[in-house]
Amino acid sequence: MEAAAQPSAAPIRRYRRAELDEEEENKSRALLTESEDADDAEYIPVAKRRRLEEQRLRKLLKASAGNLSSDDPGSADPSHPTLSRETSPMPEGPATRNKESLLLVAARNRKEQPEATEADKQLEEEADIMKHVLQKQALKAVKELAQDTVYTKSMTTGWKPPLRYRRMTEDERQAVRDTCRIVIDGHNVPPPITNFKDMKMPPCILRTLEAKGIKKPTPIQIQGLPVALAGRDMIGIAFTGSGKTLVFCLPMLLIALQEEMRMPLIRGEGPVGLVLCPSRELARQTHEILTAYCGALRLDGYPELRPMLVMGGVDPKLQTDIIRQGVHMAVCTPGRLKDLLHKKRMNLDICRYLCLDEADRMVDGGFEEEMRDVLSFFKSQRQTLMFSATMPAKIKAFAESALVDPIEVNVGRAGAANLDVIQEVEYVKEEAKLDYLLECLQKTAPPVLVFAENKKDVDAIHEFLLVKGVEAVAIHGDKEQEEREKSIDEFKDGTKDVLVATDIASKGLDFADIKHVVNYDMPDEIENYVHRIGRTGRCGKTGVATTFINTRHTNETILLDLKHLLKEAKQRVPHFLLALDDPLEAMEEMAAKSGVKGCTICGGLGHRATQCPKLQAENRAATRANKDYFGSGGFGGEM
Ligand SMILES: Nc1ncnc2c1ncn2[C@@H]1O[C@H](COP(=O)(O)OP(=O)(O)OP(=O)(O)O)[C@@H](O)[C@H]1O
Repeated sequence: MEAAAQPSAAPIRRYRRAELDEEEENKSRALLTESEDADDAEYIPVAKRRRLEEQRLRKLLKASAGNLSSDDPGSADPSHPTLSRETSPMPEGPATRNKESLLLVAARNRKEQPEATEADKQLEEEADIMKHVLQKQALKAVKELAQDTVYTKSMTTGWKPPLRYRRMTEDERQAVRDTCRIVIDGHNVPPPITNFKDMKMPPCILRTLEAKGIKKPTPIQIQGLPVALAGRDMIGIAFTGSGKTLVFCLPMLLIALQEEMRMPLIRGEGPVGLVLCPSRELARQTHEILTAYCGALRLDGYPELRPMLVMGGVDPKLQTDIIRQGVHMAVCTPGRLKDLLHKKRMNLDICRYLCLDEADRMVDGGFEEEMRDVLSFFKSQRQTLMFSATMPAKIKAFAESALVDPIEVNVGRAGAANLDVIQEVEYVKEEAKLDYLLECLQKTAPPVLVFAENKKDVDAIHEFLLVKGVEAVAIHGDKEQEEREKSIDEFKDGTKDVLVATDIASKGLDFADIKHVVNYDMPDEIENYVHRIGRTGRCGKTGVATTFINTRHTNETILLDLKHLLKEAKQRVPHFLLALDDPLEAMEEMAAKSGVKGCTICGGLGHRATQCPKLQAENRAATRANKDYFGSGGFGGEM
């Protein structure tokens, strides 16, 4: 090959050599003329020199524009030796390029680069937003931060899956996960276990589960329980009502039991396990569940385990009295816990298990600083679990900074609606809402939950229903704790048929067998809608959710989110949502380019992060409160 190429290459090289020699000669002649003329050169004034230079550049630019505008090199100004490839047999080399002005180079580069599309520009903007949102401090204890302690190994509990599960091949494990639609992310993930008995639960726990109608684990429990029992840090994401509470409560009970059997707690000691909740109602509910299982263990001859409820609205003295006896588990809202820790009425010296329930609400709701403060009281490594029905990127990044080699267990898209809920969306005029609500209450048997955005509306609806003879109660953040508890108890035990509430009741509260959720208005964020309707259709039962929409009063972005959520859940989409101007094509292009569908901040499917209503609301609140630009707005006193 090389031999054949040689003869043809030689003449070209010879030709170029001749060309170069001629050019060198010309150059040196020009140089000579310049130096010869230099002594008696005529003086040219600066202004004239500038004009001449300008003319020369113009000529150059014109020629290059002609050259650049055509792919055909012959179309360029043939009179210009450097720009016409036809007239110059010289290849384009450094010598030629040196003669080009920077302007020319820039113009050529611009031309060569593909034009950035609108989608590219928006993706760039999104990346910028995410960079700011994710610029959060790591969720670590102060001591860990101060000593730069980095835990790299997970905690060990001594729990092992039965041998036949350990012997399962990775393909067999994956087949179980695929059947249950479980998606995992992490190293050395324990095998999924499809019954409670094989999870080595004490018989009395199994009996209590059965008595509550809990016979087989749900998908999040099938994978989540082995992960938590093995001591691994975990991010649990599953739709509302899928049984997340047991995934963190049962392992905590077993850890507390193990600790008590090894060395009983003495006065003032504990807790061993801690659960943080974003609302008092949720904390109370989790505490009740723990109390029931502790009672079952005690009846079966196991040592007494003491769970404690730490939240605002409860006499702190009562709480300190319980702490004095020694506490095994504490279920807390962040504010009150922080208070007790600072007053040294409680400590986390032996705490080794931490669960952040409804973690998104906690970080979003403005409790990030409280959480960080609470973490500074941990004295040693802990097992950390985070649970949520929605998990936007911000929370995921936050979790990754706090967890050691975590395993993410995902059942369904984070932020997707529960498929057991029949979603009905109706256009209702503002003035017709109360009457229509009355009509809606006939749709199903009680109990019915009615949600409204603000406290004034909750009071008005409650009053209206009482006048109409409906057995209704109401809760919102301005009501006394005692009144809130009484209302929830009456609704739970069936004395009252309807509970009217702000979003306070939408997050994590488990009311048995709610038949119907009515959204008197559309919440400002799609995540809240998902949480609200998730109060029905729990654990395999079917429920109905009716949402009143008034397009004039609802932000279009949230309507688009709703439209896409309904489509995803294969629900009927009303014509007024179908008629919305939907930038679908641009969205699809961006989803294809970034690999992310919808908004990375709130999980809405109808918009991108650049139009996120949640982020916009947070930023407005932050501006008002003069807070960190990307901080959050707080719970508005709902705690
Ligand atoms: N394996 C199971 N089988 C049947 N029912 C179950 C099972 N696990 C939990 N439940 C019941 O399902 C209901 C919902 O469970 P839970 O409150 O834990 O859901 P969740 O996922 O935490 O929901 P949310 O996100 O709304 O807080 C509870 O009444 C619980 O007792």
